[in-house]
Amino acid sequence: MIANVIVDVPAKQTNRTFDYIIPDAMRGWLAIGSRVGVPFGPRVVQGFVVSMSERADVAASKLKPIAQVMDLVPPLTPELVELARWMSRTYLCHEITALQAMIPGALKAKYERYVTLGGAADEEAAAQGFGQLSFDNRADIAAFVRSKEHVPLEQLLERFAGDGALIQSMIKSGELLEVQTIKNRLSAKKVLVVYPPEDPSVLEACVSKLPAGAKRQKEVLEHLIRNPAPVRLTELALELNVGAGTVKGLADKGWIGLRETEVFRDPYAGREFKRTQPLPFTEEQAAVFEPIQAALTAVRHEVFLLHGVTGSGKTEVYLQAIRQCLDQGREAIVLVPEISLTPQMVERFKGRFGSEVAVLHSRLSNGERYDEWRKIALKQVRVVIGARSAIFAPFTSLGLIIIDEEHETSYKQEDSPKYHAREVAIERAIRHRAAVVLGSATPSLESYYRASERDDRSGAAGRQAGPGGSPFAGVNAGRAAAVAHPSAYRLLTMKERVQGRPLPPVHLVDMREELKQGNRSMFSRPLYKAIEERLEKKQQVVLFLNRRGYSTFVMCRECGHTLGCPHCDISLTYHQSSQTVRCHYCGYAEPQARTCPSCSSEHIRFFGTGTQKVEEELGKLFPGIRVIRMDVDTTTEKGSHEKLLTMFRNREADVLLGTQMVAKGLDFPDVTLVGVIAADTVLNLPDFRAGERTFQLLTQVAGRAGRHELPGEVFVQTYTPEHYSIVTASGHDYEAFLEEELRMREAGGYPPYYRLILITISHEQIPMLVRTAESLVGHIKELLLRETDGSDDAMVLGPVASPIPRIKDRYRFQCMIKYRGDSQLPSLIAKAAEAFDDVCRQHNVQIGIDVDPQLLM
Ligand SMILES: Nc1ncnc2c1ncn2[C@@H]1O[C@H](COP(=O)(O)OP(=O)(O)OP(=O)(O)O)[C@@H](O)[C@H]1O
Ligand SMILES: [Zn+2]
Ligand SMILES: [Zn+2]
Repeated sequence: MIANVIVDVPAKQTNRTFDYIIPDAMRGWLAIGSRVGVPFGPRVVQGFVVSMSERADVAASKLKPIAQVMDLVPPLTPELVELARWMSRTYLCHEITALQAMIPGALKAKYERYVTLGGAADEEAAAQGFGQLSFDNRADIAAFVRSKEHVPLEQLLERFAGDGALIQSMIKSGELLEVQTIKNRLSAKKVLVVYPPEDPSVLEACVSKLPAGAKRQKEVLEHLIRNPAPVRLTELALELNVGAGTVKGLADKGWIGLRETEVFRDPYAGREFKRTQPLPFTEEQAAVFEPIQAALTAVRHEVFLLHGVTGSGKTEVYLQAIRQCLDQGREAIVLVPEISLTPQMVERFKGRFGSEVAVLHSRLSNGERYDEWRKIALKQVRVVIGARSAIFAPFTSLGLIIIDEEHETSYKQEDSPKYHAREVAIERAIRHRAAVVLGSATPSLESYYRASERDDRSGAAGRQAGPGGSPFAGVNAGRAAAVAHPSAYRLLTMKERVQGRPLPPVHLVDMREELKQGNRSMFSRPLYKAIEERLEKKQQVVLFLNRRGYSTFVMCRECGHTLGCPHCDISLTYHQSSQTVRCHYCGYAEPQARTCPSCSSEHIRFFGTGTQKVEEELGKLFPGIRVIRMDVDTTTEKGSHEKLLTMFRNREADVLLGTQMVAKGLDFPDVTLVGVIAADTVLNLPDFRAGERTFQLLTQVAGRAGRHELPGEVFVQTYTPEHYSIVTASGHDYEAFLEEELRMREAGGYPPYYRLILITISHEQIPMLVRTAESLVGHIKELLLRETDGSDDAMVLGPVASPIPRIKDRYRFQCMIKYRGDSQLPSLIAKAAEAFDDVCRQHNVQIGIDVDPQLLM
């Protein structure tokens, strides 16, 4: 048998399988999805077995055997291997890149180089034996390596520091051999566990055999007779105050077992989760649950879009759907945006399903994440809740995938593989005949559109988009729907909050008016009064500041000079805690200057309304106010996020002030006021989704108020109170927003009417960049012309400078392709780009392709 292996060398030439012989010893347990080490040129590299075949494409004599198998249980399933192939086609990435994205970081290969004695060493030693004077450490090095059998290269270089050149020449001459192997970055944590015999009474006989002086050992045995459960050696030693040697002595006699045993690093160890029971559904919950249940029962693939206002009880629907799925003996994945994956969220799932739940998110240590993942692989859990990459949980009988806050941009990965978790979820669900529930109070336009297509077809009240002044004249709504995906979603709606609690009234405050009235503070008078009132009543306030696009840049008041990153065309951001200015794109940092580097004036200040500044102003306006600030600066430390939220819940603060982090999913009973400091910051970004993002954020953040007995109220400060995103968000009117936004999208030729591909080209020098960009785009245009006969089904825009024209010392150009109908287009574009592979390699040009981009930077 031959194993077909994808090797860990991400390059175009290696983006295919290579054949290897399966050694006899591996036959039977090597499987599709196994991670292996294989000889590749002079090295051993990691790879994944993606298929097996009877015979190879090349002559058997040329084949090499697999060198090592990395895991007892293959980390990937055949389904995931197939999914990787789909990802590589869909997102135009190397298959190995997709495979690597599916396994935890701890399993990423760590290559270790060893040195052993080579065949030439003996001759050399013999030659030296003939009294030849040796002026170097050659003999010592050989002896050292011989004594160790094999030595990590670093260790050898450390031991014989200064002999690097000599060691190199010994490798060249064959005296030493360099060998490469693969190790995991991290391994399972093992501890020594004491195993008393199955029948502990046999230990009584042992006690009598002990010499009279062995008091300690006697104590241990007697303890084990009374407590016959396996116990960690360290725990036992601590409890009885004996040395580990005492216990080991008993194991040496063969009376008790002492074995290395794997343990799981459990981030939630020792935490009690209060068990919760299913709540009786509200009418709306019952209505949306019914079709989900039906699909589960029938083991039928179907995608549901659950559009439920904030506080309508979507989570309870998820929980009961999961219960149903588990009762059928199947497994469930719940995706939640990283920042909403709060302890509160985890608690709701652990509370219902206890130890059946594994949690995966980036705040776990590498080891913890690996162990949570192993629980899934070893089938010790059946529910996983996690951020984007949890979609790759190696379950084998998936019944249900839930994506909460499905509109969130964080579901799209910005690095290769540039996948969207929602699409990957649907792809997996099709293979498992599983149900998918996409939940949101503000569904993405793409999803909502896909759900309404189904309405149109079934004759229900469908929305009709007018042709308007579209540049694609003659494209009517029906025609535009040609972007249609093969399967439409089923729309489920919940319009009411649980227990008839009202959605909070939203007051728009026109900040231009405030300025006219002489108020130059960042707090309008109505918001000021509302905060004052809450402080008096001892209720809590959430203040939201959208940081994106509102950077705290540093500017000189004398000459207008702004501090920019020396490597990127973007202004540096001021960080108070470390007194530094930093670049958010490349990580560059420098101490905050006291004088202007351009004119030496001392009037250099940071600008913009950062959270730190809001905090300061709150302190000035309301002396004694207790503020918890939650932003990237205050949540870097592990567990800090959780700590801050717990403090707020325990009423140790009056105000929770923060960025996006406070907008999502939080549920605090005493919050009766939500204030949005500036609603329009996102609106000014050069992004066609600016309106959608604004609507989503305002709706989410408003949804934090009045979720329990106390009624809530929301104040939104804005400079553009007439903008449709802000108006419709204040009226909690998703449909009205949708209608307006769809009109804009159709007019602009944007999703959901057209799909996008963003090509970014970068180089250190502008002339080379322009040349390559223009010839690449010219090539693409030609190709498209040939393929589409010049219809308006595809358009190529650009090349133009990217919104951020330089990052990490590389200049950037972009080209946008808008298309509809033809799903073959991405591969066509990939082919066009491939023609530039040689140019790219020779001149160090980079071409990045993003299918369905979420960010246009
Ligand atoms: N059937 C029910 N009976 C009583 N209370 C319920 C019921 N369903 C949900 N709740 C409660 O209503 C509150 C809001 O529910 P939940 O958090 O699930 O809403 P949601 O739609 O997920 O909200 P959001 O999108 O704002 O996060 C919670 O405190 C929840 O415990
Ligand atoms: Zn930078
Ligand atoms: Zn200056």
